[in-house]
Amino acid sequence: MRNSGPKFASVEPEELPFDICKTESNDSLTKINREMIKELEGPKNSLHQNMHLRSGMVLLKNFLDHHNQVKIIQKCRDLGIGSGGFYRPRFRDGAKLHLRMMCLGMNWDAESRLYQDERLIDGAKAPNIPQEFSDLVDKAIHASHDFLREKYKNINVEAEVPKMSPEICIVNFYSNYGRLGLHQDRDETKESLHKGLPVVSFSLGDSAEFLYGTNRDVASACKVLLESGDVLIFGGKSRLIFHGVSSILPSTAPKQLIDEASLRPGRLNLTFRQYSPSFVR
Ligand SMILES: O=C(O)CCC(=O)C(=O)O
Ligand SMILES: [Fe+2]
Repeated sequence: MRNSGPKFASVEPEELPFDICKTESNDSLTKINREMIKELEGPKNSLHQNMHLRSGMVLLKNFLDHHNQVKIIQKCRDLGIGSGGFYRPRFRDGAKLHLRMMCLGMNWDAESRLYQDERLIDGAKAPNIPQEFSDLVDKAIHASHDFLREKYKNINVEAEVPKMSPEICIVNFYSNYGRLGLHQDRDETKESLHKGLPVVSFSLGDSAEFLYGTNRDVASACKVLLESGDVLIFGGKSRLIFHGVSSILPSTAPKQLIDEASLRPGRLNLTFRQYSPSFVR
């Protein structure tokens, strides 16, 4: 048996570390531009047209404010260039995913579809989920309950969207050409899936065309636009919904966000999940 090689599969060196932010420093012109953009954009549309897309699936429009979006990007940037940071995962057949990924809390491996403490490509441990991220997930679930209570008189909001304490966060960065095929998120424990503990998804940067449906058929899937600041929740009866990202819409990120957070062209997405129902934060 050959045993002299490295313990972990090799990683193409040019891919690590991957910085989701542009490295050029902001100059004073950027600050002037920021003021101009604020004037041109005018006050942000404060109408939150939240949507109940199907049972267990709620879209909270513009839930993450500008300040939170900047903080999330900066935090993901810092974690993403460190140990356990962004890399380009492969499927079992060797094909690479059209995105960069980093896991927080626990490592999810696209090849084995298992959660592990150390990731297979380099043995790195997953950085912890920042407390601020978990707090925002909590707020988003409460906001979905408020929205549903307002919309329907006698709804059992906890059955519709159960509460969840995130143990895992998969952070994806999509360039303009990024995409993700229709799939189910079903690698958490059976109990977690059975209870319908939701996946909570944050979108930042460029908008995405998001597909969802009851099977893997792209033609019959529903489409919804996910914009920067949107939070999508799918749990309860929609926990095992097929979903994916068919395209990224270039240059659609809020200018002020790009200016302040220096996010590269593309989209950052964070999906939070609870691995096991017995987990208590
Ligand atoms: O980018 C998205 O909106 C979805 C990401 C996703 O489905 C996943 O990471 O499992
Ligand atoms: Fe997913």
